[in-house]
Amino acid sequence: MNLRINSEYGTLKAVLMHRPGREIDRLTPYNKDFLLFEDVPYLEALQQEHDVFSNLIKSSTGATVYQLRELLIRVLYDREILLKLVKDSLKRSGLVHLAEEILERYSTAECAAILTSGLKVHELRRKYPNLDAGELLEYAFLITPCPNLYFQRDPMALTPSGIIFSSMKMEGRQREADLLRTIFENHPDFKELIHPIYPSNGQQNPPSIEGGDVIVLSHEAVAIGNSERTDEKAIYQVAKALLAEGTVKRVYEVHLPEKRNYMHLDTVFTILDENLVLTYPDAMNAVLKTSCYTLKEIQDDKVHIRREVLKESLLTVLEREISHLEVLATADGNPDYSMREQWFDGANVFAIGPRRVISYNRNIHTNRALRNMGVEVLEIPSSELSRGLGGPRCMTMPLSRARV
Ligand SMILES: NC(=O)NCCC[C@H](N)C(=O)O
Repeated sequence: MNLRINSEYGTLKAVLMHRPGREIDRLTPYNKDFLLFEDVPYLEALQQEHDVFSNLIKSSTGATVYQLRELLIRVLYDREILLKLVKDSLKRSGLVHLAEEILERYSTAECAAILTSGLKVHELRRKYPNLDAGELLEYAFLITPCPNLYFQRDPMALTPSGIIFSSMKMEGRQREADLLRTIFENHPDFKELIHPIYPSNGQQNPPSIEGGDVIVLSHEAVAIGNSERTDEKAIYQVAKALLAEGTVKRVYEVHLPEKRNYMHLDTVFTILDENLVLTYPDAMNAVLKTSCYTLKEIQDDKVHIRREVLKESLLTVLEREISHLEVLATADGNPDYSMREQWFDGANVFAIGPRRVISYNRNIHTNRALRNMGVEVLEIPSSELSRGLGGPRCMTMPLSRARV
């Protein structure tokens, strides 16, 4: 495994996922908007759906499925790492000084659970009766939960040249990227393999970018959504790093309308094979501005890149990069269902191999259209998983795929 990905559809060999846990039970009608959920899911059912998904990946591909929880616990045995993460997670409540108290009272596995599912004042008080939580009410969070952690696609991204550690835009998700970065920089299975390309060394508060906006179009081209979540400045820096490395020759910046259901580039299209793309047609037409970055020169170790603004639709860009492109629309473009199914991530299927995908069972018109195109569609239940507004691609972080 070299932690580089050169396609979206090479047969899957290893993937990182997160089985949702108690963090989901922290959602209420009052905090769900801050935590970016459409509704308040039923945890047990959501876990069952997620188990079907991860088991299907194993049985259909034989791929290794890494679970975030296990990787996290492994790195947290280093007390310094644990202390830093707990301190950082207390910054929002302004009670960083409680970090040592927490470490004294909870085991490493319990600390891992706190880091993912948060900690309330009254919970810590049970172990620490003299707790002074300042202004915070008993049911307030000292540490906010990470209910979006099952969307493993977003806290990082793998490219043909190396790894991007996300800098997440929304406050409700920012801690996720810290957890992932800590794991990959410290876990013995990964730390020697990573080649970070973003953020640059020591960069404080890097501009935001999220993994769902990064799509590998081919060995030579990467598309990055300029979206609600990913800033132009981050795309520029990533483009520079990718182009300097040499493998990638073109980086496209795709300007997405800032709409909830277009939140990341992978909510509007996914690649299923060397020439087959599944898209939400409305978004293809709504994207009329793309830019293409290429390498100008490297002089005295300084990388200079060129940006060409293309007045082209996303479709034209895809046609340019993918020869003999076939485009399939969600619900086959049926206006009665296309928008409905895209809302539940119809375009966000997970390719486990060329023309083999995992898709939500609720997107019946899209699944039928895929099968009519000769795509093997494996379905997973989706009543609860979809309440977080992310689909099968969003829930997976492929770490290794067969080269195509
Ligand atoms: N790549 C993706 O589109 N991920 C879905 C993320 C959903 C999550 N509730 C969010 O709003 O960030």
